Amino acid sequence: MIPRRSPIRPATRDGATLTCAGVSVDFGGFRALSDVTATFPAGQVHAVVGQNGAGKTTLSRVMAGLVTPAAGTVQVGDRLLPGGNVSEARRNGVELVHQHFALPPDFTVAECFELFNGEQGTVGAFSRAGLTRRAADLLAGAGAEVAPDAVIGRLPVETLQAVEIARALASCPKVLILDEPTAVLPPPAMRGLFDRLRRLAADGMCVIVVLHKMREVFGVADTACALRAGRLVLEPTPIGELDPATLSRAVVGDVTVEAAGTTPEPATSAPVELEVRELGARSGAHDASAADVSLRIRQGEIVGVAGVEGNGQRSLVEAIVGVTGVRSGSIAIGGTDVSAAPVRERRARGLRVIPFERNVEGVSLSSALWENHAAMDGGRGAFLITPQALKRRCQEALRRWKVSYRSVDQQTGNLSGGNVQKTILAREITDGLRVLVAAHPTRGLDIAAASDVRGALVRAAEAGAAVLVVSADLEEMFEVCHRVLVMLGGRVVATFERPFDAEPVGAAMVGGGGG
Ligand SMILES: Nc1ncnc2c1ncn2[C@@H]1O[C@H](COP(=O)(O)OP(=O)(O)OP(=O)(O)O)[C@@H](O)[C@H]1O
Repeated sequence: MIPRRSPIRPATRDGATLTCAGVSVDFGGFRALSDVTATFPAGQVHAVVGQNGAGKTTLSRVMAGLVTPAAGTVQVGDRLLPGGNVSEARRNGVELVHQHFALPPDFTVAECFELFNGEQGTVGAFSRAGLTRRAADLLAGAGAEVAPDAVIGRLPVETLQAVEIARALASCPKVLILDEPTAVLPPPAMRGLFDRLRRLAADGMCVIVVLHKMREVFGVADTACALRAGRLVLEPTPIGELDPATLSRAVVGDVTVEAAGTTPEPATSAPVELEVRELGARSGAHDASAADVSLRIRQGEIVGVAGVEGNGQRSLVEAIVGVTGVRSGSIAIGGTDVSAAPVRERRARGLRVIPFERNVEGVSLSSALWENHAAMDGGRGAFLITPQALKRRCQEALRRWKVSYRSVDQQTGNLSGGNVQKTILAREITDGLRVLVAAHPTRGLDIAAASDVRGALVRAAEAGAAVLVVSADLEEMFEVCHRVLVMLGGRVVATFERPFDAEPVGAAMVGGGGG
């Protein structure tokens, strides 16, 4: 951490209005965007909403010059951008903060800024002290509390996001596009982000932000527009003319989104399915070591772990899953000590996992959908395991989870972010499930899919599973959990029971006492 400096506002040039006219995008034979026409005026925050796979990321990438449209144009102010030319988009003031952070892990923050923003013709003229000073100013201006010489790969995810935003602001953009920036943020950091976006818009910038949650849209945006299956079904509309129900309908069509419903209390006599005793474990540089963590989850019970990212949640989850060694204490599944058991054995006992980083730990993006499914499913219980049988199983599971895909042979990396998450859920939430460890299970999912997942967690518990949910979304945890533990500095510092109150939970998350 660096000491707090007086924030230096980045010298934003005047913002500019961004206009898309008749934008269509094809991926092979698939039309991801169809004839999208929308105007995003300068000086406002514009929310872009839509279901998983609706085309939000694709539209963001077209606007930033990363995807060449098959038809249509993007205009910034009175300048027409050449399609698919990222340098020209940048030169004309368009910056994109990606859904998945793209900074090189071995670089320092200051080095990343220069890598992405080095001004033309000045190569060789930088001193390291100059770089550091410039980076410190940019970070302070973006409200990011991180040292310029911090190494990217060692930063927690929410700090990474602040660095990405500072990087994007370094070139004084006229248009800032953020693709799902809230997916990784705990509530206090999200409020900070929203304040920052509102200030940038007040300074004249055109801010376009992809969001899923209605309360976020109504918390930050001046206008909202909605995409459905690649078409703009609601043009950017002043937020005062909308309400959450109308906007949700635009997103999902006439489908009703059901609440997960209250999870029934498990019988007090229900056996303990997952028991962690005085656990000590260390996952890596991003996370505090789990220290002396004890928890018991009975069959039919859903327990949440709240906490600011990096406070030992990952160490706890990875120790239960078996990818991080247990240093002290023990872990038992269904009464059997598995502290030293390999991952495979834990899975055979009914342990299923929704990992923290879907693209790294959950799937191989370069593999076919059916291969990722089979890698963990392995044709459980099938009489004859053939590729055809595995593909069929994959097809059935993906259909059940309403994954939007074209063929089980397609590369997983070609799915939208939310659909990748759904493929993991389809593989993990299955019949043999006894203990489910779910890290951010609804991260990046649209409202309908997120509600399906919450419903699936409740149903898994009703069917007798023990469920551990790690989430930054307190409302979501309060909806489905029986108990919520708060982790801070690797320890469980507070436990809360129904009925939940966000204030003491939030206070415990930042070390302000607890229940
Ligand atoms: N490189 C690609 N090759 C093939 N298809 C792609 C590619 N990128 C995106 N698609 C497809 O285009 C559609 C739109 O994807 P996009 O990522 O824009 O959706 P999204 O609205 O951002 O979804 P999410 O909320 O899940 O992030 C999806 O069906 C996706 O599978």
